[in-house]
Amino acid sequence: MSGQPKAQREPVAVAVGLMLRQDGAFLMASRPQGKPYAGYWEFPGGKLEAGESLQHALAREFEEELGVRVREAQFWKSLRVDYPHALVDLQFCRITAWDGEPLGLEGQQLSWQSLPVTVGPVLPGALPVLEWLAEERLKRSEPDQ
Ligand SMILES: Nc1nc2c([nH]c(=O)n2[C@@H]2O[C@H](COP(=O)(O)OP(=O)(O)OP(=O)(O)O)[C@@H](O)[C@H]2O)c(=O)[nH]1
Repeated sequence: MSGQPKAQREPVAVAVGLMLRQDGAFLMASRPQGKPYAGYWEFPGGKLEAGESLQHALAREFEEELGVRVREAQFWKSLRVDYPHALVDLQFCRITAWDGEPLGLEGQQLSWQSLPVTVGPVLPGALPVLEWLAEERLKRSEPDQ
């Protein structure tokens, strides 16, 4: 294993975006070759640079990876995941308005998905998002008290 010993690792903040279409579909991407977990499916995003805000990192990653300009994004939930290669603090945002059609500019595959997803394998740090989306869908379908 490379990198720092597990006990001494500082968490790395990661901005992750769920592009949500009006029909409920959300965008998933495959991790490009050469990265840990290459070929696994995740939500687009990447690490914050030193001193960078979450909103800025999200906008930068979406421009770089997808050629999309984020117009409206709201922080949703965070999740810490302890991988052998890194300790990450994932900051998930919901993206509800953007300019442009997403393109796989880093060689990644893209797919608009709905539940249950038909792509796989899904990255361990992206799986809880599918559960959160399923919980939300359940809440919406329950009648008001
Ligand atoms: N983008 C993204 N990363 C995730 C998700 N879930 C999850 O555990 N991660 C982890 O968060 C980290 C993101 O790093 P990355 O390698 O994609 O970021 P980056 O584009 O800045 O990479 P770079 O270091 O090659 O420039 C990885 O350790 C990845 O495994 C997810 O849903 N989306």
